[in-house]
Amino acid sequence: MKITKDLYQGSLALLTDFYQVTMAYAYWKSGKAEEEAVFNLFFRKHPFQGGFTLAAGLEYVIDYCKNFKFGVHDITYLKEMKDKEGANMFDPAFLKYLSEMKFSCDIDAVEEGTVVFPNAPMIRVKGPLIQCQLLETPLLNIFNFQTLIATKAARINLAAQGEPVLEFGLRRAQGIDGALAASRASYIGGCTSTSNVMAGKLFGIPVSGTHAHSWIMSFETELEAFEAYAEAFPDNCIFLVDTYDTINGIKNAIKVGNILRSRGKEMVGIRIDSGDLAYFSNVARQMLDESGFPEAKIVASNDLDEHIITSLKGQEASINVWGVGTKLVTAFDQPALGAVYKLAAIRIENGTYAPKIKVSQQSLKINVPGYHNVKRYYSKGKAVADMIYLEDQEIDPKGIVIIDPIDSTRRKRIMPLFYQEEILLKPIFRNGKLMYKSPALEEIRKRAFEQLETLDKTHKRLINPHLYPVGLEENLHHLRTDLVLKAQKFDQKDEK
Ligand SMILES: Nc1ncnc2c1ncn2[C@@H]1O[C@H](COP(=O)(O)OP(=O)(O)OP(=O)(O)O)[C@@H](O)[C@H]1O
Ligand SMILES: O=P(O)(O)OC[C@H]1O[C@H](OP(=O)(O)OP(=O)(O)O)[C@H](O)[C@@H]1O
Ligand SMILES: O=C(O)c1cccnc1
Ligand SMILES: [Mg+2]
Repeated sequence: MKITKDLYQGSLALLTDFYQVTMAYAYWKSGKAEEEAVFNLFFRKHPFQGGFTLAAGLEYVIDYCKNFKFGVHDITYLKEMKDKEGANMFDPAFLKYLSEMKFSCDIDAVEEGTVVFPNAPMIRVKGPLIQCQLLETPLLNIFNFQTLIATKAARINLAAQGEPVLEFGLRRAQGIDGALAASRASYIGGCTSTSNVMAGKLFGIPVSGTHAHSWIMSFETELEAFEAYAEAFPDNCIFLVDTYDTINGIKNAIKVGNILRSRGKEMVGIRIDSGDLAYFSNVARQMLDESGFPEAKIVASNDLDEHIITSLKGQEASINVWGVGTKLVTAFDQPALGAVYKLAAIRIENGTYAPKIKVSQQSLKINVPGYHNVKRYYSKGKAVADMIYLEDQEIDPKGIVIIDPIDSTRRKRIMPLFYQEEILLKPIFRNGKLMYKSPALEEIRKRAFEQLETLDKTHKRLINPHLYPVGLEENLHHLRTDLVLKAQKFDQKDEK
């Protein structure tokens, strides 16, 4: 996969916040650049007030890291940067160091299409401090958006209860790249197709569509427009019936459906894009059935989202296919996921990792320190809990306690012996070398579907979902608590 080569002059190394570059320079200057660090990427709260999040974006991350190199144009740009006094911002020796820098990190990550929960890392980056730091912004940019949209798509598809959801978002998406990434993430989240032809070409997503009101309006009558469309696409006719009068539109669709049938063809269905979608879909269903078109599909569109779809289902609307654009690809009710990327450990002389903590007044914002991983326990195919644990920690198969990272009184006892387990962070890069073969998009979509199946329906409720247990393994909990207390004592001494 290539991300637009021409616009970015073959390099995305500067797709980062300026402070990452200034920190990189300062790390280099203070001799810390090559110290080994561990960073984790995670989020603190599910989007859309939901009970699950669906990870997406790893393939972009892999592409970004594989091509991570400061190109000639990048170095020239940095070389010309001046400080307030007009002096060069960066030492030429640093720029030479940057131009020779090769991506050499270890990356472990959850696979795309994995259901994920707050506070557990989705990506772990271990490597030279300077590289880990430079990766913060692009990794967040990629993962935050694609994970957000995959999650929104999953919610919309859950609401559609297995009926096809066509993604129609391109015209309202956040720019060109946003649109492409959104189409990909929507497909992972369960959408059946995209209207974005370029996403079809680049990612192999099925493309599909109907026609617009302009097609109808370009003819003298709606009937002529339907007839002409049927001439052009006798096997793929979905007639948009609401340009002038929806009931009359349905009658015209039936007329052309009969013409098609006399030629041995079948109309696929109709689309309704305005008005009361429950009422008109039910009227349309009855008219189509009574006219001998019980198989004709009814597509609905118009500012749909998971809540309107749920409401329409509750009203027993006769809708078979859902066209969803704006509210899906813009993640309308929550435009950002808010995942963060935090330093968790620094390797020290004896080869072990010194855990790092960021203390905060809000316990929600205190990170999980150390070099850790995540294990998911399954019972009879259902996910029961996620445990965050230190990599070198032995786990007693007979019984462990996991402790909620925000509220330590919330605990869960687990007997690993009785469960199947999956380590969620999979090796992606080792010393900069790619170890992982990205699955085909189709496989990722399948994984997303299967992962959602492992989740109890109470966690998938659109509002007020039941909380899925994610906890720290006991020793990690104690390590974290000790670090927080130590850091606070240190603060108190300072104040005196
Ligand atoms: N039966 C229904 N129950 C709940 N929501 C509905 C129902 N029918 C339509 N909606 C939703 O209500 C909103 C109606 O949008 P709007 O007020 O723009 O009306 P409209 O019929 O689309 O008007 P226009 O003719 O300008 O397109 C849309 O989000 C649509 O999905
Ligand atoms: O509503 P969305 O979920 O974004 O789905 C895509 C919308 O785009 C098209 O019309 P457009 O919105 O361009 O014009 P219209 O609202 O006048 O139909 C289509 O008819 C849908 O209504
Ligand atoms: O194919 C369609 O019906 C379509 C495509 C994009 C936006 N709205 C509708
Ligand atoms: Mg619209």
